[in-house]
Amino acid sequence: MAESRKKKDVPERSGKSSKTTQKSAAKRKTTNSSAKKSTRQTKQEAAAKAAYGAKMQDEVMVLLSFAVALILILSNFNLVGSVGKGIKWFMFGLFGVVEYIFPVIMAFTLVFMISNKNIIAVARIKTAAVYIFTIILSAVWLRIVNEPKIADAGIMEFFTYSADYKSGGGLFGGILCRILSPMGFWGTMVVLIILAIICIIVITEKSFINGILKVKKNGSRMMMAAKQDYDIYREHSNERLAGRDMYDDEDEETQEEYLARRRREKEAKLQEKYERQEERARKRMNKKAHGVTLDTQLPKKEEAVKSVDVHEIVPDISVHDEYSADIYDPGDSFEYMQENVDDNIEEHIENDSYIDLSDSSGVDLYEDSNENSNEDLYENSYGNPNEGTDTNSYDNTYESPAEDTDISVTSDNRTNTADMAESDSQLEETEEIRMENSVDKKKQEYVFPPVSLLNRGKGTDKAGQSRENKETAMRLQQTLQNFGVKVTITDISCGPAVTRYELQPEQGVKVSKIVSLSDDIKLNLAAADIRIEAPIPGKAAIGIEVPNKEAGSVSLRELIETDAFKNNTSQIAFAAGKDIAGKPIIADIAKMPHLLIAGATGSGKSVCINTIIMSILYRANPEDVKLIMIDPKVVELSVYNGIPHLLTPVVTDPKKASGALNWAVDEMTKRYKLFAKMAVRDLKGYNAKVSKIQVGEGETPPEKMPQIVIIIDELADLMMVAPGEVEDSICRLAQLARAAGIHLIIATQRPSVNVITGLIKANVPSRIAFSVSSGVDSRIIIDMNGAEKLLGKGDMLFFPSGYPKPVRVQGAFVSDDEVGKVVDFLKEHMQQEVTYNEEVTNTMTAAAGNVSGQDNEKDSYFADAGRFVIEKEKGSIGMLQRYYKIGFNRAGRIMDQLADAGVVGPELGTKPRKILMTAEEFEEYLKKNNL
Ligand SMILES: Nc1ncnc2c1ncn2[C@@H]1O[C@H](COP(=O)(O)OP(=O)(O)OP(=O)(O)O)[C@@H](O)[C@H]1O
Repeated sequence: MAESRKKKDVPERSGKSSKTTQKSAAKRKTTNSSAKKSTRQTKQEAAAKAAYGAKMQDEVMVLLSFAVALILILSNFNLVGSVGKGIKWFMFGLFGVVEYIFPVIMAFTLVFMISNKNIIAVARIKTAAVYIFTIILSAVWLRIVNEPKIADAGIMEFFTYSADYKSGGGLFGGILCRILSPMGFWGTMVVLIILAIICIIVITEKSFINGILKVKKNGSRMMMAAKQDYDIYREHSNERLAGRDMYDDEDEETQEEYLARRRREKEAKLQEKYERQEERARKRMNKKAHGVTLDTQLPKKEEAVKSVDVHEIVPDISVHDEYSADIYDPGDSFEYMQENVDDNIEEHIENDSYIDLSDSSGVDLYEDSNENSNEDLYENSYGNPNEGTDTNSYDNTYESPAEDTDISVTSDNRTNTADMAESDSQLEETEEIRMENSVDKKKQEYVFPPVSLLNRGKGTDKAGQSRENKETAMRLQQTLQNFGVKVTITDISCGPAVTRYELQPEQGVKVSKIVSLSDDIKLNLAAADIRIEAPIPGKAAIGIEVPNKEAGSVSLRELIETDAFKNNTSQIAFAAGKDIAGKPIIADIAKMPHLLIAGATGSGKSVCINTIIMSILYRANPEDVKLIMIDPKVVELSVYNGIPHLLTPVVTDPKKASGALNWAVDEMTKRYKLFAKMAVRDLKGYNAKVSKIQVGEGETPPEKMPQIVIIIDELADLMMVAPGEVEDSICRLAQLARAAGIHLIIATQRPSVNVITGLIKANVPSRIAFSVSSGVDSRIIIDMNGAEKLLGKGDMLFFPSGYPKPVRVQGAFVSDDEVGKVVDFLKEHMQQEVTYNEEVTNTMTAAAGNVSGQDNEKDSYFADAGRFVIEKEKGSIGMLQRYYKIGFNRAGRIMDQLADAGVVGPELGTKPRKILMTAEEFEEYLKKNNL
């Protein structure tokens, strides 16, 4: 029993004891943690106390060092009584003449050491270097004056001499000179100077040799480096004063490493800054080169308004204008080939002459000249004359070959499936037709129109304009000053219709403040409208564009006569106009590769299209460039009927127009197939290959393919007639036609979203915005405000793809008269009647029939679509849309026609229609109906 009680007791006791143990453990834990807490607190308090103590100590030390330095300085001037005299005697004895500056040095080093306590090791070394430098100075002085005589004097004599006569180099200088005395005067001097340089290097931590090189390269860099060192130390002292110990977190980093790291960081930042500046400078293409002066700083603030020294830009058209030539791709070597001009074009333009038909056999003359010029061109740009005998100076860098292959072969499977369904025989047929054409058609010699057919621009009164500009600049500055915004006019660029004043606001002025003052500026300048570019891209300035009192215009002739136009190697480059600085802007459609022109009525769209067409007529042979003109307005482009560049007469019927676009899509597909067959990637490659093909006698080589430019003057009209199809065709062309050498130029008056749809916008990257009525319209065209501020009459925002911001350009002007004269000239000089491409005409007629007579006639896809739905056993409109890349309306119509023919059943809601015919029955139906 006793045993069992004992046993019971044991667990009870053990239970109790375990509880007690837990409690005590808990207690101990609490005590421990509270003890820890209190220790932490005590530590923190102690640290705070130590920090406070150190701070106080530092302050006392600073004050003391100043006091000592002050006493030393005053002693030098005998202002501290007998004690001062004693100090002066002693200090001169030690340092000689350097004692005059020694107190300052001493005060400086003491403060320096105190404020750099965290890097005391470095600070000590630097301080020592400063003192050694001081002693070297005394030695140099002693060596120069040699008083007392270094070779004879005893060591203490240096001390007493300097102390008594307040001259010489003192004890330290004397010792140094005595050590070096065996080396003579020059030897001693060299050693002393080298030692001094070493001290400077240690103090500044700058390499002497690199320093010299850098100074040579950029004098300001040394200044920056010194500033940088100063910044580092200042940061250190600031951090220390703020009570932060930077080494807390960087235990492993030594002081030297820390310094080195900070220096590296600073240097990297500096480097970045320089690179940015260089890049900016490069981007601006250095306006100074074209006559801009920046020397317009105002001498005195008060007189600033009265004496603005402004300079007007005088465009120097004799200088080759890299800027405009290079507007899309600054690195493009093609653009810089000034010497490699297409001889043909240059000759015609420069001499106002054209090929003398009387002494040429036409074909030969043309071929020779073309070949030569282009061979040169390629030889110079690629170093391989054999590779480029293509008459199309097509830019070969803007499109990646790999991309193009992808586009044609892989990215559009549907197209290819559909297209590849056409047999190879069809392809051969096409080729045969091409060859036949080439045999039938005798090559016509194209006679370039002379520039004398165009009018010269009216000259502007430059002196009057410059005076006016200066007055406006003063008024502008005064206006801004009245609103408390101080600016400096740094530049004035006088364009044909607009003048841009470049302002540099004072530090602390917000750009938005100037922008918000636009109405006040307008009021004070009595300007119709102003546009503020804030900031000007790549410049530390704000541009205020004010319309000129007399709006000047830019004639097409003056642009055609510029080097920039003549030297451009593209056949489809056009003279867009002049920018705000008066520089000609020459753009290449091939690079765009499609262009959208939009603006309100009367803003200058038609004139712009005319300048594009005229530029092409002045540059390109009809064999190299073909045009399709679509003009639903009827009156704008009809004048061009009869020129040899046209593939088909100017299309005025919107229904036919959609057919013309369909033809272009087919042509594009055919071209891609031919490219694939010839294993080339684009039109340029194809033409190059074709020109190299060697054929036997009697055989005719395949013809080169021309670039095709499709011009639509009023997209809105087309979109009204067949929105789906037109949009489909435009998008297909815009997506894929670049490599095939087909380019679109689309103009529209109504930039509403149902005309310029998102799809069209996405696929036509280059834009020209003429004046529009609202910011909303401007945003539809160029995705930003700005076009609503334009003045009309050819004032445009030119925004080609690849350009970061639109450029304000005054468009070139060509009158209907001039156009008429050029067209008449071309017609007169044609050797035979113009032959239009029948294929285009047929497709257009068919399309017109489809749209108008859709109730009676079957769609051109009817037979294919019937076979396709039977094969797929599914009658779905969506499937037809996708497969043939056609709009919903057209696919719906085809499905209705199939239903009428009994191929498919009636609609079943969202489900596909049932197929009611077999393939054989359908073929029979087609035969019966002659389809
Ligand atoms: N670059 C220019 N320089 C000078 N004047 C111009 C320029 N462009 C257009 N104009 C003037 O503006 C007028 C209207 O131009 P244009 O016919 O091209 O406008 P539009 O935008 O095509 O108008 P719409 O859409 O109504 O046809 C021209 O008759 C001409 O006087």
